[in-house]
Amino acid sequence: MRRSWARCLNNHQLDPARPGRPVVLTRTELGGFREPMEEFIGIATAELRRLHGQVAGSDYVVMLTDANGIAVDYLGHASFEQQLKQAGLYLGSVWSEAQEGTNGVGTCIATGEPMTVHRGEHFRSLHTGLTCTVAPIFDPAGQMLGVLDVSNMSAPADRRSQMLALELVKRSARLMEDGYFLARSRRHWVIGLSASRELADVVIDGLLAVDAGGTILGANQTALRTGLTGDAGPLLGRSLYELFGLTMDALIGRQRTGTPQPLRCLATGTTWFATLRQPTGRPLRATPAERPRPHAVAPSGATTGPLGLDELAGGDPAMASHVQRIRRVLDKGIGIMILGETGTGKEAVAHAIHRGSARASRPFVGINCAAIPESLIESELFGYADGAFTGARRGGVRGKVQLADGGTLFLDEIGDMPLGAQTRLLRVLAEREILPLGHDRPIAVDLSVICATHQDLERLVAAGRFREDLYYRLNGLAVTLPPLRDRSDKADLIRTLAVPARIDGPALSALLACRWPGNIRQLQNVMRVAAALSEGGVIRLDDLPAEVTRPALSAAPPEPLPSGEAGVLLSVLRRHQWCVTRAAEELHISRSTLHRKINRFGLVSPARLE
Ligand SMILES: Nc1ncnc2c1ncn2[C@@H]1O[C@H](COP(=O)(O)OP(=O)(O)OP(=O)(O)O)[C@@H](O)[C@H]1O
Repeated sequence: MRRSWARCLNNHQLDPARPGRPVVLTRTELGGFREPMEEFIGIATAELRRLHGQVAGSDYVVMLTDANGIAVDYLGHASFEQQLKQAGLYLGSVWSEAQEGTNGVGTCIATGEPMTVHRGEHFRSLHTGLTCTVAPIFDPAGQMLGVLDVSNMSAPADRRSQMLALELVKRSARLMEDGYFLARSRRHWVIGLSASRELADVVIDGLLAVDAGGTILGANQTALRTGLTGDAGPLLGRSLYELFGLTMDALIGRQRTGTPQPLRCLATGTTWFATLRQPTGRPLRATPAERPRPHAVAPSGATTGPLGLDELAGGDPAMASHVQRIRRVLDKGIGIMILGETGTGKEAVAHAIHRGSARASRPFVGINCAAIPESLIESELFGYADGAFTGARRGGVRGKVQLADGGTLFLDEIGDMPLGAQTRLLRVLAEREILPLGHDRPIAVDLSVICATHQDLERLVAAGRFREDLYYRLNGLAVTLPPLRDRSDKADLIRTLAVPARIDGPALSALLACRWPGNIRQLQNVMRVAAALSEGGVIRLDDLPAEVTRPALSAAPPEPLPSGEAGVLLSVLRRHQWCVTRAAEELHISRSTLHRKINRFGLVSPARLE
């Protein structure tokens, strides 16, 4: 606590007696912070309710914040909502240490430790009535996701009253963390490690996410703390073999016996008992054919974790070369500009760059310049001080630039940034400091900036709508993401986005022939619906929407084609100049089946018409 107070005085230059309530973000502002947390919030909600049920009788509120200290979920008493709001115990309140001084959430973010901050231990005199008990929550890569907090405005004076609350919060935080770990690791093997053979199926101490080759891709906090590597460096990226002298195939083979397998940790000599869950969530894979392909692009959507740079590159050489160049400039203070059509994965790449950088544990703050009214962009970006203008919110607002301090600022649709904001942004980038409206002293910021646009920025520069000097500052390395139709790994992407369903030959051909104006986003939506409609886990032509099966959007044949399966067959036959062998290969059906279908649909080759 003493260190936190020193940080507040020396680093954040806060005044303990400063009046003014904690900042509470507007619903729109909060939306921007909740969005990247949606999947986690969905998983954590049930536990949040349970925890609230356990402590509600004692007038506690329960808050879940993101790693910036912003309350993204909250359960309190409707009866004294106004009081709670005033105390800052509310959805959208900002509890970072830099903003509110020593407090449960902010200090937990700064230290990474569970704790209770009791009454007078708070830095600001305003908060000395509060008692906050908190525990951090980490993602599978070990980065802080957020903080779970239970707070009380009238806890007993004795600090020991919080001991039980601390245990409850730690336990709930761990359950949320593990739930999220399992959801995020659906496409990997998950090894559960238990210290007890008898309890291995019910009491899991550590979780490891592992790929088919046995590389450790994720670990929960318990696994990280068990010191599986001795003290020989980080766990992630090691192989199972290095840790336990056992390959993944050997572990899978042994696990077939159905009993937890003893694994002896080579570094520590400790024995763990392992249970195994196969990708897609089933306990153990049935056949070798179901093994995940090593370089498959992960299915996106709610059931999977964020994709890394390599996963986004998939098997496409253009993407692979972009990723290689991005890695070379990473952490060198070079601005990265991501170009490409809508839905090609610009934002996904920006997230992956941040996660792959040295700033990964710091905030990633995105702003979509096209989605915010021009008049609001400057305050969104740069913030303002208390009373900076009529209608300004009490306590002022910290802009996104300041919120991204230490981390990455992602400026999406940068081409839509108004000229005034461009000038101020240029100053931030050049001087590394920001002067929010109404402030008299600049505030130092340290940011990495990634921007993206689907527009031709050079044309905007030529037309005087984009500042040339800003363009050059942002454009250290430019990468143009290929549209889906040009990606050479399209079939892989389609198959992976269909998981857990599979795709039959004609459906795959139709999907390959589509021009995909909405790129990966459109494909993702189509596959989600198709997988839901499919019967027996196989996507067929009937499960695809007309825009895919209707050949008008397919690889543009000159004359209209019939709809449905006949149209797809015809377009494939045309593509192969009516070579039945090659067309049958592409459709993954036998030549005789294709001949039968040609007859059934009455398809006639142009050669026969002549
Ligand atoms: N290689 C990939 N594999 C699987 N899913 C991907 C891949 N690249 C992007 N996606 C997914 O496709 C969707 C669209 O990606 P994203 O939002 O990053 O595109 P964008 O180029 O930023 O789009 P816009 O220009 O419309 O903002 C997201 O759900 C993203 O997770």
